[in-house]
Amino acid sequence: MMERIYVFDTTLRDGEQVPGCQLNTIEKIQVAKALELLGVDVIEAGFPVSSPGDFNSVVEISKAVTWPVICALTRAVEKDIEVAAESLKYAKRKRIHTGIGTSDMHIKHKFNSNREEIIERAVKAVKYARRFVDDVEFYAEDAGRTDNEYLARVVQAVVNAGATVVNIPDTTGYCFPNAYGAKIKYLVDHVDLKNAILSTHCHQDLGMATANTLSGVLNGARQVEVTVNGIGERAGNTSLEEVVMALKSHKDLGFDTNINTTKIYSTSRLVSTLMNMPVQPNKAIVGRNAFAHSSGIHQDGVLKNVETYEIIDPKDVGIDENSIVLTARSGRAALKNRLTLLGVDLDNGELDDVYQKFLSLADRKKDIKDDDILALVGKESRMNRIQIDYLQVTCGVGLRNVASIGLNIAGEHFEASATGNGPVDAAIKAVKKIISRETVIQEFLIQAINRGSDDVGKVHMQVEHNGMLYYGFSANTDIVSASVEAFIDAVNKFVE
Ligand SMILES: CC(=O)SCCNC(=O)CCNC(=O)[C@H](O)C(C)(C)COP(=O)(O)OP(=O)(O)OC[C@H]1O[C@@H](n2cnc3c(N)ncnc32)[C@H](O)[C@@H]1OP(=O)(O)O
Ligand SMILES: CC(C)C(=O)C(=O)O
Ligand SMILES: [Mg+2]
Repeated sequence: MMERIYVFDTTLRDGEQVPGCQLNTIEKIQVAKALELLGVDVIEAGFPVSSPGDFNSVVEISKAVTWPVICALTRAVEKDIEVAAESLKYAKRKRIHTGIGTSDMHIKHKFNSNREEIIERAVKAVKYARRFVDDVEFYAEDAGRTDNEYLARVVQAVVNAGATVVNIPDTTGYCFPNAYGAKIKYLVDHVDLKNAILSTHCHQDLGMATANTLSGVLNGARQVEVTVNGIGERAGNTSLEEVVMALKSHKDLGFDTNINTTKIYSTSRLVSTLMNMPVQPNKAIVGRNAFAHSSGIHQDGVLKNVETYEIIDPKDVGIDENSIVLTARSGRAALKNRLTLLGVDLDNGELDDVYQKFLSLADRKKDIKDDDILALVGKESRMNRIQIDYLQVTCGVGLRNVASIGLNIAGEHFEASATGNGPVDAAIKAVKKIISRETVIQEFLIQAINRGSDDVGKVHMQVEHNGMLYYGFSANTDIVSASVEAFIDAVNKFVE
């Protein structure tokens, strides 16, 4: 019998505290609906007293979402609690999350107070919140640095006052997994929790948020507070996808969540795009390289049996398939596999020959494309049918954005012009006029590599055509050109 772990998502509250990640109400509703489809149990929708915009978002999310509990954060302050209760008016299931700092550091320096007064304020806040809702979660901020004996007194007091969930945040990401687990165990052993459950809320300052969260679960916590892609204050929060997939991959531990894991990747993309926070390529579960194999020994193993180097089936998290990336570290097995996929069969002698040519190319060129491989075996490239002859854009303040483009498609020259709401929009519209295919750009990410104005812009794009997604990439000091090149790179993957 599996034991249920409740997933409390705070992407829209702790995640949204990150500079540059602020969302408007419509975008927050989009994320909340995606979280509902993902199957989270609780959505922390905001901190309503903080601004009219955040208040309004909690109201609208409460209306838009049906089954997850909607939670609003407050300080241990009556006004905050009243405003939170008002913002949750339309929620079908609602929770107020109130609390106060409990470490000596917070008690002394933030509140100029003492331990007994803090317990009184905590109890008062929980009782006040219970006047408005039946489900009240209490957070002991900086519990990670709070001494266990005092923390147990706080937890007992708030449970007696009516808290249904008690959150034990490692606010500063300070704890080691054994210490955090021991803290949870101490509370389980020394507090009469009645029907209340303990919750983890870990931060990533030392890179241990997921480990600490799992240690909390192993020691008795039954709710985990997480964010999509691990976004959050400073180095971030525990990432939802890591904890959920860790529990799923270790079924022997006997824990289950309600998460539909096949929605993980699409939710990650949505949050990354709306919040303008690129996911690092090597991010566990959702990073671009999470299921990419680039060295020969791994590629050979994966081609023989995928489980040699994969502990998760990419389909389980909503990614179609793994990828074998050809690099100067690849071996013959990977090259032969790619050639077979491209319709080229070679005997071992021929393969050896091509492999030597491949290595000398790969030592010079980092990004080996399929048409490079085809060129090595003397086959005419089916790829890159479309090439840019020229691109000219006019843009600026007070000017119309106009682009003219000349394309070479299989040797023939085509031209078109278009206007748009910016130079990229105008240029891509001009390309679309020529290729006349139904395409929708589903993902468009421009990344700077360093911070100078002379930087190279990397563009990653996913283009939908006939229900399939095609990936395009380019890098250029001119981001309009890079965008058009990435679009054409994707289109070249489906044009005949
Ligand atoms: C660990 C976390 O993630 S906690 C959540 C963090 N999120 C946010 O802070 C976002 C929302 N915050 C805000 O919009 C504002 O800070 C507000 C509306 C809450 C408060 O604004 P202001 O009244 O201008 O206060 P300000 O931000 O300057 O200082 C915070 C005050 O809250 C007090 N406070 C902090 N936490 C708590 C708490 N849990 N319970 C009671 N009081 C608290 C501080 O002691 C300070 O009080 P003081 O002014 O008497 O010293
Ligand atoms: C407000 C609390 C739950 C928090 O985010 C923290 O302590 O990190
Ligand atoms: Mg936090």
